[in-house]
Amino acid sequence: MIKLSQVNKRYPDGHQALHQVSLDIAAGEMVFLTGHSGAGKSTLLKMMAAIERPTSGSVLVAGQNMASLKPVAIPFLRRNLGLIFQDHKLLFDRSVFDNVMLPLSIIGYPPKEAAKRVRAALDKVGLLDREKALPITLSGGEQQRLCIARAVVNRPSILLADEPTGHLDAEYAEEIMQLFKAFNQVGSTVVISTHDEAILTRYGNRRLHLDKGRLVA
Ligand SMILES: Nc1ncnc2c1ncn2[C@@H]1O[C@H](COP(=O)(O)OP(=O)(O)OP(=O)(O)O)[C@@H](O)[C@H]1O
Repeated sequence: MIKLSQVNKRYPDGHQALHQVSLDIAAGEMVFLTGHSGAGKSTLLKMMAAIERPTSGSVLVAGQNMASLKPVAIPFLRRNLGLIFQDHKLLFDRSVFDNVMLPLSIIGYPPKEAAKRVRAALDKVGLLDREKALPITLSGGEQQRLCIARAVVNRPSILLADEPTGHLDAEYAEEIMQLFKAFNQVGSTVVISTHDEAILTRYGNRRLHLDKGRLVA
């Protein structure tokens, strides 16, 4: 489902964030991405989401090569991707409900059914009672949960999450992990970067470990 071959990423300032990374993630797999701060975890996830392009090498996601994907094709690709990144990119002038509705509105989902799905997603992340709130009035952890609801609402086949439990207390972190696991159990491919040893120990999934931009396990 996700296959990287000899991927190098050098940022415009000359910093080489990834060195010759090759990996294969099967459809329906759930894997963890680990490594020290600055190891290249976010960069790797951004390659998979076509947010950043590799300097060389190929990044195949659901059969499409991210390295040569035309900009016009990106919105279509993203329909199959649930993205949970640190810069939430929430719409701060829209309600919690509207933020989660957006991915469904874009694909023209019937409004009544969409509203049901939005509320189910908000319920799963514990934000149902905040549906009318503006994101600015939410705490950091609540904004993170909102971002997760928005990412899962259209049931994407691939979920990419960068430190999704970073700002959450243990109880919510566990609930979010259960949500990802449930997603994975119905067939989604899930890639999660994390530093959280408790989660890594509890969930025995395969780990991809980066060290200074190189994949070492
Ligand atoms: N846009 C950019 N321009 C230049 N260098 C960058 C850019 N983004 C990231 N880097 C650098 O690339 C390296 C890898 O960064 P990245 O954010 O991928 O690491 P990370 O493993 O996700 O770290 P953390 O756990 O702290 O989030 C770091 O040295 C970082 O400073």
